[in-house]
Amino acid sequence: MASEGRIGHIISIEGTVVDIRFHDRVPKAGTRLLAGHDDGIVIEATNFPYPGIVRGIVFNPTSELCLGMSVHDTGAPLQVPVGRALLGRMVDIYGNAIDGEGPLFSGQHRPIFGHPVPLSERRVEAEVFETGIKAVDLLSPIERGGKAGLFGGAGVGKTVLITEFIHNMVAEYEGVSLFCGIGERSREAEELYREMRDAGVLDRVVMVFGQMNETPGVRFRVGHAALTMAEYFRDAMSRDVLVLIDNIYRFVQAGSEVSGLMGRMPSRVGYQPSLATELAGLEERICSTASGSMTSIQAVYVPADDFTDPAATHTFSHLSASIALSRKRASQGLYPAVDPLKSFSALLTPSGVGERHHRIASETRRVLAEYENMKDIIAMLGIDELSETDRATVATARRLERFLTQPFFTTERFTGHDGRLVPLDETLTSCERILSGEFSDRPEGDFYMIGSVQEIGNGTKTRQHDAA
Ligand SMILES: Nc1ncnc2c1ncn2[C@@H]1O[C@H](COP(=O)(O)OP(=O)(O)OP(=O)(O)O)[C@@H](O)[C@H]1O
Repeated sequence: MASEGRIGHIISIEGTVVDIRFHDRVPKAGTRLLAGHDDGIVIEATNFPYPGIVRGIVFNPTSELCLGMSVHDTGAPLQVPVGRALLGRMVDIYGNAIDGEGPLFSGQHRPIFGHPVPLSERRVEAEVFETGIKAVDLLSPIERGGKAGLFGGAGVGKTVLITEFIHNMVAEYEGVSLFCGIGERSREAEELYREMRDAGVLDRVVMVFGQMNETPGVRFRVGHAALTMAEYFRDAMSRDVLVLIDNIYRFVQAGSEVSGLMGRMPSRVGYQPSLATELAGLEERICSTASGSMTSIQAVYVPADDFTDPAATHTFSHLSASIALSRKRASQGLYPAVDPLKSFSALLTPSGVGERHHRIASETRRVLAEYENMKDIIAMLGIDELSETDRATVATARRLERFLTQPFFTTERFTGHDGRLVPLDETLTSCERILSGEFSDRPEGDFYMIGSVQEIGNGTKTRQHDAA
C-alpha cells in the first residue's frame, strides 16, 4: 500500500489521460499509480505538465473514474510475472491469465521496463533459422538471434504467414516461443491459442495479448511486458527465445494515440514526434547475449501499401531481414505473397549462407527481375516478339514464380491443399533444377502450390492449377 504523503487527486480527465495533483513529492515517470475501488484502476505516470501535477495514461478506464478521486503512488513501475509458470499460458498486460485455466502462480515479478543490454554483451550468430517456407528461406533467410519483419498492407497475408512460422518453427525449436499480440483482432488470438493447443506445443509457448479492443495505454505497453517475460527466459533461465509480434505497427499507432492525448504536436505524417525513440526503446531490447539468443519475427502493417510510411521505414532500420508481401502477388493467388525483389536479408551473402545458397538466390532474383522488366514489352507486343533467350528467361521466371508459392498447414481448411514444409536444401536443389531448364517441357501449372520439384516427377501433384 502507498505510503502517506504519496497520495494525489485527479484534477482533470481527458479520455484515457488524467492529470493528478500530488501535494508532496511527485512520482517518477513510468510509476504505476492505483485508484478506485480495490485499487482496480491502473494509471502510468507519463509526464509532468506543471509543478506538482502528474499526467498519466489510464490502462483500464471505468465509469468509476471521477474528479477528486484519490490516487496512490506504488513507487514502482508496472510489474509482470516471469518464469516457468507462464509456459502454456495466455496472459494480459498485467500477467493475469485470460485462457480460462485458472490463476497463474508465479513468485517472481519484474518491472516492464528492462535495461538495454550493453553493446559489449551482445552476441551475433550468423546462422540460418529455417522456416520450411521456400520463398523466405531462399530469398530472405531469417537469422538465428536476428530480427525479421513481415511487411504488407491490409489483408496480404501477414497473420497467416506468422501463424505458419509458428506452426513450422515452434515444434522444432528447443527454446521458448513467446507470442505477443498487439492491437489485432481478439478472434485471431483465440484461433492461435486453439491451434497451439491442438498441435501439442502449448507447453513451450507463452502468449501475451493487448488487442484492438483495449486502451492505447495497454497496446503501447504490452510489447514491453512481453519482452520482460522473454528477457527473463533468456537471462535468468538461459533459454533461447523466439519472439513473435503481430503487429508492431499497432505499437506505433498506440504511441501516436497516447501522444495525441498528451497534447503533443504531431510530427511527420501525423505520427508522434517521439516515434523513433519509442520504437528503438522496444526493438533494442530484442537481442542475443551469452546466456541465450532472442530471435524475433514481427508483422508490420504498411498503411495504404506505402512502404515509405515513417512507421514502416523506422521499423525497417531495426531489422536484419525483411519480407515484403505484395498485393499484386496476393491478388494473383501467388501465396505466400512474398515479393522476391523487395525482400532482403543481411545474411544473404556468400559467408552468411554459403556460396551455393547465395548463387541460387541471386540467379533466381536476376531471372525474376529480367522478367519484371520485360512485362511491359510482352503486354504491348506479345511474347513472340522476344528473342529466343528472352523467351527462355520468361519461361523459367514463370515456373520459379509459381514454384515459390506454397500450400500452408494453417490454410488447409479453406484452400483444400495439404500443407508442405520444405527443407532449405530441397528448395535450393529444386530452384537449381528449374534454373537449369530441366523442366522447360512441363506446364507452368505443375509448379503451383507444391513442396519440392520431386512432386512433379512422382505424380504427388494432383491439382493442376495455373495461377495467373
Ligand atoms: N498463404 C495463404 N494461402 C491462402 N490464402 C491466404 C494466404 N495468406 C493469406 N491468405 C488469404 O488472405 C486473407 C488475409 O490474410 P491475413 O489475415 O493474414 O492478412 P493480414 O495481412 O494479416 O491482414 P490485416 O492487416 O487485415 O490483419 C486470409 O484470410 C486468406 O484468405
